[in-house]
Amino acid sequence: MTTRVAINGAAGRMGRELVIACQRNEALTLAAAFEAPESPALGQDAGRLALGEDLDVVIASAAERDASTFDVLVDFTRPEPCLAALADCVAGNAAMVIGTTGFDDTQLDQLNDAATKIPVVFAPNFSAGVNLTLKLLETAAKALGDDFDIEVIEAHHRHKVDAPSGTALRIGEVLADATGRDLGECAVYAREGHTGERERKTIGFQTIRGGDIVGEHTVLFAGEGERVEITHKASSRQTFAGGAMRAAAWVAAQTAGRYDMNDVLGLDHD
Ligand SMILES: NC(=O)C1=CN([C@@H]2O[C@H](COP(=O)(O)OP(=O)(O)OC[C@H]3O[C@@H](n4cnc5c(N)ncnc54)[C@H](OP(=O)(O)O)[C@@H]3O)[C@@H](O)[C@H]2O)C=CC1
Ligand SMILES: O=C(O)C1=N[C@H](C(=O)O)C[C@H](O)C1
Repeated sequence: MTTRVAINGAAGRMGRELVIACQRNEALTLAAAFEAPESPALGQDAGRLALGEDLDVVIASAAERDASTFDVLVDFTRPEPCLAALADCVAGNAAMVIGTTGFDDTQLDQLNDAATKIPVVFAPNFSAGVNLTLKLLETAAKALGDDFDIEVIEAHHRHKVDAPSGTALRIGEVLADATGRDLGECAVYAREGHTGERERKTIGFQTIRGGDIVGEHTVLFAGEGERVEITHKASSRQTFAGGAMRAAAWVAAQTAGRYDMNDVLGLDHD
């Protein structure tokens, strides 16, 4: 039996890629697709929009969602509609895969609370490459230590609404943990004017927005006389969508809890 998947935000940039990735995954069946109550995509076939062929799944309003019609809801939208979907999933006992970024602390508390009731995979980046890169960064940060200044540089398309990216923030957390720092205290998100010399042990973030850049992250470890750069570049949103569908197939068999891509990929958490 296949896992019944619903996609929230099915007409969005990621939503359409998720429809394609769901079709490609033999363990999954697309059971439902949702969009904002005012979306012009309501009533359209999700397959026609994403693939140019009907899948007999009509995009419905998120306000009319019935969580008994699916096993897992995949959400790449915005924090507010994602939390509304989470409440529906808790009420209907469905699992969730969340790729949405840009949550504030209060919203993250709500997400964590819901994850005590249903299984939730929450990751700012579903590509296998980024999750491997996080491991490489941890090793590099531990090996290079405090003699190297750390800067995180991320670049995304002109439509992205949150900054720094969720991935850059996760990278920052990994680097801070690896070097025994608190990201809340050592992060520097902007520099302008007479900034003074760079404070040691800070982690800087630089954001680039432009054109159709899918998603690029570089960590620069700058020392005296040498520097190390570790970069991941996504060139297709299918890399995120395929990973999210792998997570959907995995999470359907889990008990309540908050999981990430390390759990899905079977990578260690240390
Ligand atoms: N974790 C990962 O691997 C990745 C995460 N992301 C994240 O995914 C999110 C979406 O990105 P992207 O696809 O580029 O953004 P888009 O704006 O293209 O897509 C978001 C979709 O959600 C829809 N939406 C808005 N409100 C609701 C609602 N109430 N119910 C259902 N759907 C709604 C939007 O509709 P409308 O346009 O009509 O408002 C839109 O179609 C972002 O947070 C981004 O950072 C992106 C790529 C990879
Ligand atoms: O908005 C995007 O496009 C992306 N968002 C994610 C993030 O904020 O990290 C992941 C990916 O880089 C694309």
